[in-house]
Amino acid sequence: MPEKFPTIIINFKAYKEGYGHRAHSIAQAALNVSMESGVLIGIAPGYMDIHPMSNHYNLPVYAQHIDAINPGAHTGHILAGAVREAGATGTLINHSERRLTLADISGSVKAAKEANLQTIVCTNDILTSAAAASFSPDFIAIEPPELIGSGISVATADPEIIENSVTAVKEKNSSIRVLAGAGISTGECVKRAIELGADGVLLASGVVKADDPEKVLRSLVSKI
Ligand SMILES: O=C(CO)COP(=O)(O)O
Repeated sequence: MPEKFPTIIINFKAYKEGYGHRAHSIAQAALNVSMESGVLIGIAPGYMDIHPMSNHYNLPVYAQHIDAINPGAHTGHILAGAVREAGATGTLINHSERRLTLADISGSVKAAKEANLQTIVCTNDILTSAAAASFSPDFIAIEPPELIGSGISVATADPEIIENSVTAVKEKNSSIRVLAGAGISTGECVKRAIELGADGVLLASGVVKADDPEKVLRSLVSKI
């Protein structure tokens, strides 16, 4: 695939529709739509699916979290190098549903970079977006928590948070890509987010819980 960084990333979260056979059909749908549209689509499945997904589908695969640890005596932790070895391209860090301290965000970004993983630091407001830019991740994903899973699009309900996050981030480091997320489910939402300055979108329920994920994915890429 020509591009390195996806425009659309689907977070499978821990939805019952997001693992096993169903995860495979979402990944296949993402691959179909990505190939026909030329829009690079990434997926963030559960840990157990990172290896099979990266083996079977020519898509960038992201972990939903990693821990800020080095290899050694840690039990029940997620090691960046192991995630990379399993085939992941990158990782989310500090998702609203997996919040970290500032020190842990810093440590996780460092661990991910050392393991050659792309970094997507999630933020909940403009100030946090500006602060996260100091870590120079590949992406910052702005997602207002109150709109996550609501079905109400951030691009229409809170356009300022996208615009102002983009400004705050790019002022610090213009090479960081900004994703917008929360309630995104149509091509119109994606178009609006991009018009507001975002480089792409991060979404979950709109695709993962859809009766027909491929139809939703086709809509998402339709206005790019
Ligand atoms: O948290 C999100 C993606 O990481 C957004 O979730 P929804 O797309 O379900 O609102």
